[in-house]
Amino acid sequence: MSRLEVRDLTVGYEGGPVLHAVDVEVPHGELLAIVGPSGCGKTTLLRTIAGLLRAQSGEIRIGQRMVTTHGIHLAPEKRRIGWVPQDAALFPHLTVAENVAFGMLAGRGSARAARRAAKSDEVRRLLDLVDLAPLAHRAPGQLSGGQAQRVALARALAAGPELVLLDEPFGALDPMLRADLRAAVRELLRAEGVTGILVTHDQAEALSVADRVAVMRGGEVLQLGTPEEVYRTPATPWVAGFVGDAVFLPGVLHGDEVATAIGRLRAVPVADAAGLVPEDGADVTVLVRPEELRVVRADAASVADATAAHRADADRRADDGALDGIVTDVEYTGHDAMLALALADGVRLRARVTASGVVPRGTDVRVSVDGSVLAYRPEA
Ligand SMILES: Nc1ncnc2c1ncn2[C@@H]1O[C@H](COP(=O)(O)OP(=O)(O)OP(=O)(O)O)[C@@H](O)[C@H]1O
Repeated sequence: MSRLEVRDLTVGYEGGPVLHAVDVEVPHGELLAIVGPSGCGKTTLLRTIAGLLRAQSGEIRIGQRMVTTHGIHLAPEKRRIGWVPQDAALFPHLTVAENVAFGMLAGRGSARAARRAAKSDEVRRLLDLVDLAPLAHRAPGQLSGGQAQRVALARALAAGPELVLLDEPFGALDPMLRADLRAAVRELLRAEGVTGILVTHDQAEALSVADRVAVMRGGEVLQLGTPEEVYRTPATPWVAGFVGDAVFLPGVLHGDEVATAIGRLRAVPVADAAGLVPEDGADVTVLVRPEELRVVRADAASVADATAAHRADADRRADDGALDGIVTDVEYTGHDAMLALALADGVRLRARVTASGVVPRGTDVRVSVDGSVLAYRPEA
């Protein structure tokens, strides 16, 4: 079993600590995606797990083996870790098959040994796995970016690693190829039963491909959870805004409701990192996802008013805080669209609607919030 456990890890360069008491766990066979702004320490964490950097304190355990702890620093080649870098970094003087074979030799090989091993069944199996058997004798210079990344992945898997670290492996690829390759990577890691960590700058990619997502900022892990947890119940407003589109409104908490510029909304208070929950009467920051806003044409609402049943429905919406507004812009993306809205009292919002719910710019609408919202203590 190759579960990864990182405990209380602090790592720095000459300028001082870059990772501060980081905790990360990846269960056996799962893929963890790490996201965070540039410079937050993602690569530093990966390099420390790989043994390329020494930790100042903390522990790293891979499966049953403690590879980093006080006084112990297992050499990178002994950690049974595969590495897939952003630019594939294949050896230009070796063929595709020889590059994969080199990975099998776990860093102890020569070009000559790689040439011999390139003929083995295991190399053939790995090339089949990444769909590149017909290109076995090509030179790296004759491959597309996506093919080179597949070779890098096969090379990383060749040594039978317990853990594969992928550092922005799709960064240089076009969106279609990117989607194909990330699905292939996910499938391959599952098939091989290998635990993985993927660093990516693409939040949507992280949410779609990973079993769990870690959101980092300033050398700390702010939240680690399933994609749904991170998106639906973000630990802080910052996490909410980082992993997806978000509307933030100031409000005041009153019991299980919050008073905001768009009316009183049902609210769930969220504890901050110190465990403090906003108290009754406290100022809060309310999170609304754009898809939680319900937008109805104002003329549809008045047609609805014509029947008693619909009038009751309209009254209920008014109780939920439905407000008058106007659509000021429409960003159409095919399967859905983002509407920019200006409410009568000057508040501006963005609402995501399905393709069938798109209304043209200039349309008068009624806006309400579906369900309850999260209420956070305002961030400093
Ligand atoms: N070799 C180094 N010496 C000194 N400081 C470094 C070194 N490498 C990285 N840093 C600093 O450590 C911090 C974290 O860098 P790191 O590369 O881990 O961030 P990252 O999250 O991977 O960034 P990016 O998304 O831009 O790749 C940054 O402030 C960076 O300037």
